[in-house]
Amino acid sequence: MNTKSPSFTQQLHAAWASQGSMLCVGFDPDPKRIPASLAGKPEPIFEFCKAIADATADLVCAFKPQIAYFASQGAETQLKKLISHLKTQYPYIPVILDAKRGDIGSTAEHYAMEAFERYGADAVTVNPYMGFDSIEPYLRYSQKGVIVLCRTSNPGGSDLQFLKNSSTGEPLYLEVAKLAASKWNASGQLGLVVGATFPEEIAKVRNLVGDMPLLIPGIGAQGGDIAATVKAGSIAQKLGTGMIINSSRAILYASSGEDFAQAARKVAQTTRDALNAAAK
Ligand SMILES: O=C(O)c1cc(=O)[nH]c(=O)n1[C@@H]1O[C@H](COP(=O)(O)O)[C@@H](O)[C@H]1O
Repeated sequence: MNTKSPSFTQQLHAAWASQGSMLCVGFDPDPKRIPASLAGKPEPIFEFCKAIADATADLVCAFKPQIAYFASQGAETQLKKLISHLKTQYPYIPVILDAKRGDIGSTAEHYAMEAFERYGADAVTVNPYMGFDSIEPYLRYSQKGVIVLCRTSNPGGSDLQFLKNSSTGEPLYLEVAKLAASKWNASGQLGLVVGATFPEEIAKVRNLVGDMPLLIPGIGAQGGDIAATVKAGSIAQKLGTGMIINSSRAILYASSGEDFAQAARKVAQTTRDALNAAAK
């Protein structure tokens, strides 16, 4: 645990300011969609993600590799190499490992070790379903960020997240937001995931959590409305901060040709500009 490095929250604030962007590029490298021009390379997943990272690094406030896309291919070494490349070349851009883990404390210790020590991520996504003792092991890494699922972007998220607490009448996702903003966040390391597909709920979460960082996936391939998302998640007096707005597939697969990285850059730039325009 390195206590001298800036915390995830400090890194994020610096990146929002210096990069002038709330865009996060997500790495979900589907082997079926990796451009043919990379076939035959010894590490095609790494090469694909690296090319897109290098083409978009000046446009983002964060990068978010999704661990399943690497693990399903036995490509953990390529994930490690990618994160190491990102941290070496772009140390000012925080890397969020999207793992959505959740387990009892003794196991969570190992998931935390995996995210922060094996891969060197700056933050990790976690599932809060098993409660605080499943999150606490991550918080022992005092400089790292822990981003808790709250109101996810998928339609099935409503199955459980909309269940009402019988004593408060509040839906579960708002109970998660309240816990995350109060009891669980003594160390200031937490953020929340809220989907761009549900701007009304983003606004409710923002009202409860003050200026806590929100990771917002769901623009791009999932069709979330950029203007509505930015309006709902903005912090009064601090426009252009507070949100890490992720797009993965719309950027990664902008072209399947040899120009894939330039095409990804174009979409990332348009998306960054649309986010900034909506924040004015
Ligand atoms: O935690 C996430 O990043 C996440 C939460 C959520 O509610 N919805 C969601 O789509 N994601 C992730 O965001 C990425 C999908 O981004 P798109 O390809 O832009 O739709 C995938 O890595 C998902 O796992």
